[in-house]
Amino acid sequence: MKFRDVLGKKEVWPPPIWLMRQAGRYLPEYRATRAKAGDFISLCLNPVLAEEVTLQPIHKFGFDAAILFSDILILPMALGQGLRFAEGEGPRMPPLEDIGTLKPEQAAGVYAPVMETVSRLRGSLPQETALIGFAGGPATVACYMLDGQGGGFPRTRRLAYEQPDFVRQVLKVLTEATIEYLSAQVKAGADCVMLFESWAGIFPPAQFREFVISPNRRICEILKERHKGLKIIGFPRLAGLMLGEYAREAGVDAVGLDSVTGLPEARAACTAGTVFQGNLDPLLLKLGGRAMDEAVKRMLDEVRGHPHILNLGHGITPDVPEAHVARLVELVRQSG
Ligand SMILES: Cc1c2[nH]c(c1CCC(=O)O)Cc1[nH]c(c(CCC(=O)O)c1C)Cc1[nH]c(c(CCC(=O)O)c1C)Cc1[nH]c(c(C)c1CCC(=O)O)C2
Repeated sequence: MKFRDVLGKKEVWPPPIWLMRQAGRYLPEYRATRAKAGDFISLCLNPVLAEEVTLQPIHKFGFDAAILFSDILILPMALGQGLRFAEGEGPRMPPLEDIGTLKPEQAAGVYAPVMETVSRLRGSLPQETALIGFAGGPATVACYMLDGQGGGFPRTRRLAYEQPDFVRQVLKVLTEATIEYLSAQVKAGADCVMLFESWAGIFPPAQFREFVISPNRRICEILKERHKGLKIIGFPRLAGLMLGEYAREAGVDAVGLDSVTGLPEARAACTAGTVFQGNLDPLLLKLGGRAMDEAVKRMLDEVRGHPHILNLGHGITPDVPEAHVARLVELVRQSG
């Protein structure tokens, strides 16, 4: 499988491509299935409909990888923290006050439907299409749990300085729960897994080391012990100058890059041979036209000769025209 080869540091041309949030609101068929499900969380916990939306972008665009349709906040919900998605506002949870309210022993029962989605998908996907399982990185999930919503995470930032032991306890519970959650996905049929540390970039270096790199490393170590040959992609978004240390120390096989990190600069910061994933600016996919064509060609020139997985630097936005996605895939596949 092309995708696995790249994760094993082999250069493959044209490079495999998939897009973060490839199943989503820019697709009319996604909106139709979501309406059938009722709401977003019900969609995540409905194996038949979650399988359906995972496959939609594969059938339409022929991506090299499918990503399980779920959300990083399903895990804290399974641990017992209330979760709702306010229409047009994003996720909301009651900010976590007491670690004793979390119920790790109940989580597997709540996320069981997600595992059913994974096993259905491995049965229905073409052999050559990789199935990516995923979880939020513990630091990123803790941000939502502690603040209860996105938007800068001011409470998390304050607690990290004033009550670091509380933050450490939350991260410990999350790290162990994430290991079990991802391990269950691999057993159910995921070919590789990705850790979304989307808010890694809010932590200064000492906290980045302790709250991002260490938990990521523990997750990678235990998962790789349990599942020989498992490949793991880490996405430490906006890591800045901590990127090299993350790539060396976190134990991941490939590093997802955001759009403000240049590929030549990333290469200079990391050990030779580091596999990257990314990092077209999602705005270019919305704009299309010459701006997108030129940027994609530049990116292809930059990745030629290196093991690389083509992707965006962050998720597709709902306002992206489908024709631009088709054009992107065409540019990559024609780059022989
Ligand atoms: C921070 C984060 C979340 N979820 C996720 C992250 C990390 C990546 C990132 O930074 O984007 C990850 C995620 N969310 C979703 C997936 C599914 C797989 C895929 O990429 O196609 C994945 C991998 C579906 C989703 N997750 C969400 C949607 C939109 C929900 C809808 O249909 O209304 C989808 C398709 C909702 C969501 N979920 C989350 C937020 C902040 C929001 C609201 C923002 C928005 O509405 O776009 C939390």
